[in-house]
Amino acid sequence: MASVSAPSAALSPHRTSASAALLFPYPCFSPRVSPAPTARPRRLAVSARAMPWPHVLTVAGSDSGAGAGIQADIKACAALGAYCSSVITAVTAQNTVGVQGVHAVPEEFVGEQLKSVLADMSVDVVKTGMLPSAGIVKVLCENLRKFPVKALVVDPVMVSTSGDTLSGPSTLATYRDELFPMADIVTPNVKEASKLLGDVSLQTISDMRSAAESIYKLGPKHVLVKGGDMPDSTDAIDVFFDGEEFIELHGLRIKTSNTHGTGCTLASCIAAELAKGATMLHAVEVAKKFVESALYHSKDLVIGNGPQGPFDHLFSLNSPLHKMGSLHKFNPDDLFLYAVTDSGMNKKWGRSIKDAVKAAIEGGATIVQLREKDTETREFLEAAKACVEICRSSGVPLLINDRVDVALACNADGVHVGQSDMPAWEVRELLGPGKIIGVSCKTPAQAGQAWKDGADYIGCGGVFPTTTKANNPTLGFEGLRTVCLASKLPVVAIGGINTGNAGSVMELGLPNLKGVAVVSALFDRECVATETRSLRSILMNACSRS
Ligand SMILES: Cc1ncc(COP(=O)(O)OP(=O)(O)O)c(N)n1
Ligand SMILES: Cc1nc(C(=O)O)sc1CCOP(=O)(O)O
Ligand SMILES: [Mg+2]
Repeated sequence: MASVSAPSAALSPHRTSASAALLFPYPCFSPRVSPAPTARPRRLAVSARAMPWPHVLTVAGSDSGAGAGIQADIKACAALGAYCSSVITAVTAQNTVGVQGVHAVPEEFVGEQLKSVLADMSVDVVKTGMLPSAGIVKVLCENLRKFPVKALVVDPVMVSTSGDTLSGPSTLATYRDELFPMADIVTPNVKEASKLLGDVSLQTISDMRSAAESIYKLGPKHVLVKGGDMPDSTDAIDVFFDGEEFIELHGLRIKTSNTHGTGCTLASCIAAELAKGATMLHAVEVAKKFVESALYHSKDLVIGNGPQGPFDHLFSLNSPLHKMGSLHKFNPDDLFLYAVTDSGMNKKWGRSIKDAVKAAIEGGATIVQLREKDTETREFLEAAKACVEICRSSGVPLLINDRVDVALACNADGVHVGQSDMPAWEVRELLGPGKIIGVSCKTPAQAGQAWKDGADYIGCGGVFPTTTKANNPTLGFEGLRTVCLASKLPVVAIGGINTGNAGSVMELGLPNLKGVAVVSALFDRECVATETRSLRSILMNACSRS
């Protein structure tokens, strides 16, 4: 390895001009001349408003093509709001074609880097990637014992996605014997899981479960076996195991060749979320969604001439919605006061859809659905476009009932579908991961399916009898309770809800119940804003009581 050279005099921060000093107000120091990084006072007095910054340390290899390895880890953590320091274990020469060369960093110098960061920089979570020798794994374990962290995420990188070997058999044994027992989660793909278990064949979800259980027995607290390499299906299914329960995590299989670095990214996202304080399952779910979204947004990007390109971790910075300052990510609390329009009622009261939506937002609706059953498509689309503008300028998500085509054409925030509409997984394929999908569910089985299909929330009703929807079975509080208890998704209650009974619905204090969806009690009234305002204050009072 070439040794680290000291900064040149021209660039040295110790010789800055007055204006450069303003840009770099804190003295920097060369790693060669700094004192040994034992506990020492912080460089600056910590102000009363000092903010902790979630910190992930990645211990991994450098990818010259910057799609995977250290480079992917830093970008992933940055995208999720965590600081990412890096200990480099190997320098690889690679690109979109494959790995052309690997140059391992000497063990002692990996140790020196680890000590520098761990002794000084309040690391929350360590994430490991390529560990090219048994010696490096051992040095890492020693340092982790000396400088304990909140969590250890181990991505057992053994073979690159292009098929090149990145760590040999002796490393495998050290992984299993020394590193896994310290890990909070291990995240092998099926090829890695098979290698770890002596080349067992993994062909089915049931094989993945057995593999997760066998790896769990090696000592980590959680295992995620990633099924992205399993034979083609519309889903990318991963199996999560916490020692008690297996959870299948379904994701969208994005059709793209820009998948280089997905494993590193997923593990880094898990680490970033853990550093921010998430539970393990939540961290895994967020990470999976992030990778799915990044692949979706990068599917048509072109860089390099090889078969496997990188993807854009910072896609949200480039999204037109972000540039407009209104990137909508689904927030379940938005379900609090869900206004669902009805063309017949608005016509009866002589108002346009647009005016109805404006009034609902003025009164405090937190999400709006256009449910226009008898409006001609062209008229509906025009109205929907106007409503998108109104909602976006108020930061209120706008969903379209049933009509995926209209939602796409007006760039709405999502779609609500029922059991006889297009299945939610097909809606997800058409809308992509960034849009909100709601599904009407009356049973736990339907709620389970909605979750598998990639929905964001469920609408559950009729809580009370309604005249707005014909032949709608009434579930009552008991039916609502059964679905809420079974649901893995946030729930909004619907059906016959009005200012007289909304409080009693929220006071049930049901898990997952985030709010109420209302049609006639808002829109079959003279003043939509007044009704919405009254309902909002009733809901707020009920929530403060329960
Ligand atoms: C929030 C919410 N929940 C349930 C429904 C009902 O949807 P669906 O069963 O598809 O019936 P229609 O609304 O299409 O008649 C909903 N629209 N919104
Ligand atoms: C559209 C809809 N879906 C329901 C369900 O149970 O899934 S009940 C319903 C109608 C709700 O209208 P109102 O607030 O006027 O009762
Ligand atoms: Mg429908």
